[in-house]
Amino acid sequence: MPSTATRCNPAIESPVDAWFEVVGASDSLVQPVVRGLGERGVQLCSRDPVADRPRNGVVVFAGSAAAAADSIHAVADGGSERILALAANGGELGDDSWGLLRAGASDVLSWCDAESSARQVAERLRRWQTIDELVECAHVQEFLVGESPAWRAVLRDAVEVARFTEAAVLITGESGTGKERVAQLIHELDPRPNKRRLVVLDCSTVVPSLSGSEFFGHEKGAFTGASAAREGAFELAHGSTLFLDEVGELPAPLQAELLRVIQEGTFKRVGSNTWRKSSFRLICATNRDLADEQAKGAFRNDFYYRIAGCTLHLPSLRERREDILPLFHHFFREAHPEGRPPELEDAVRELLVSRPYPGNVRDLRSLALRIVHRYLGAGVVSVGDIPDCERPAPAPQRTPWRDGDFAHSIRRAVAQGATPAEIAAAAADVASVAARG
Ligand SMILES: Nc1ncnc2c1ncn2[C@@H]1O[C@H](COP(=O)(O)OP(=O)(O)OP(=O)(O)O)[C@@H](O)[C@H]1O
Repeated sequence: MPSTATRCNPAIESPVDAWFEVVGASDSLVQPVVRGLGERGVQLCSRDPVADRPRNGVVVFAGSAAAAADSIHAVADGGSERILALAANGGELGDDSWGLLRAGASDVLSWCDAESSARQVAERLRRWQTIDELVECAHVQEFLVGESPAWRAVLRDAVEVARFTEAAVLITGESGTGKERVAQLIHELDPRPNKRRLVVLDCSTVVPSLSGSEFFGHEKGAFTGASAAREGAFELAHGSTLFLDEVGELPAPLQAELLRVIQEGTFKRVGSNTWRKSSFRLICATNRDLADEQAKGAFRNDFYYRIAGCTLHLPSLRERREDILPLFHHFFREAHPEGRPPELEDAVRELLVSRPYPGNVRDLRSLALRIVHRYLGAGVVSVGDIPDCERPAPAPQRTPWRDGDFAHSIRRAVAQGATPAEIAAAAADVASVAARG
């Protein structure tokens, strides 16, 4: 996979735009911070007019944090993506920080002095801007499609952890939600120089008797069949990223064997007494509920804390139905790169959006490809392009009404000794069936 460095490289010192609001703090206090931000390339505007404001902003407050929380709440409801709350001199943070976060602040900072407050705010805003630029860049948009707030939030977290940390990442989510794809993106955006390829190991396929060799490699002659020395996954991932897929399938004794290499980066090949060192970023993925597995004793706590430096939970497709049509168009384009994506008939759109997707994005992709195969390449995509097994079941057939049914029903009621009132009721029943056709 090509490196994103050439296609997705936000200008490091591009100006940062943010809106700015002051709640109860004096001008004389705030002005030096505003000047300090300007010197660091931060362009501030007031948060009006609402439609034009940048998506990131700062609320500086003194006095009550509750007043700041009200203001933050209003702005967050107006669609601002991230808001930094800065408690100026005289502002109370303490336990009120939780209130600010609950109101919609993404982060809270306490005032130090004008100089260091300006530096901290500028750094935070610059980081957010870099994350936004990466999330918006054409490569990321094309690689991980989705516009829903739930998806954008997880994508921003993935970009942040990739670009600004070396943390081990645990990605959870149902099957087919895009865990491996997110792992690839984290690897691509990792700024380490001269990275090698992402090394992928599917833990569900590791045979316990060969696990030592798979993870740590072996020396020639270490066991029957070891005709040559071989590098294991941790060694191959030196200077790069190791992706352990289906990590929830690793038996507890194997988890224990990996504790040292994950913590210290040191290991021995099978058949060798020499310690080797590997420097790698670890990304693990699972569709299991590891908290549940820990409670049952199937997953080791010490292993969990080593692999979960940062956790990303990918939402299922049913939690982000807004993404179904953009994903469908994306898969259609992948299959038909030369043509314009066609219009969808309303009934097709409704089917796509309302259908359950137990296999999540993988399921949607496979449906899109089956539709592409039926589509003749011109006009709208119609219900005729939907594969048979996806079409709604036909309604049960009604028995057609025949002349003579009415007389037959009345004769039968008379023969059974029905009263005149019962005969009238039977006649009314038969008439209503006939009217429905
Ligand atoms: N946001 C996305 N944009 C484009 N393609 C996606 C997206 N998410 C998933 N896909 C595609 O869906 C399929 C499944 O994705 P992936 O293998 O990453 O899922 P997974 O969560 O790792 O699945 P599993 O748990 O079964 O291993 C792949 O073909 C992938 O390319």
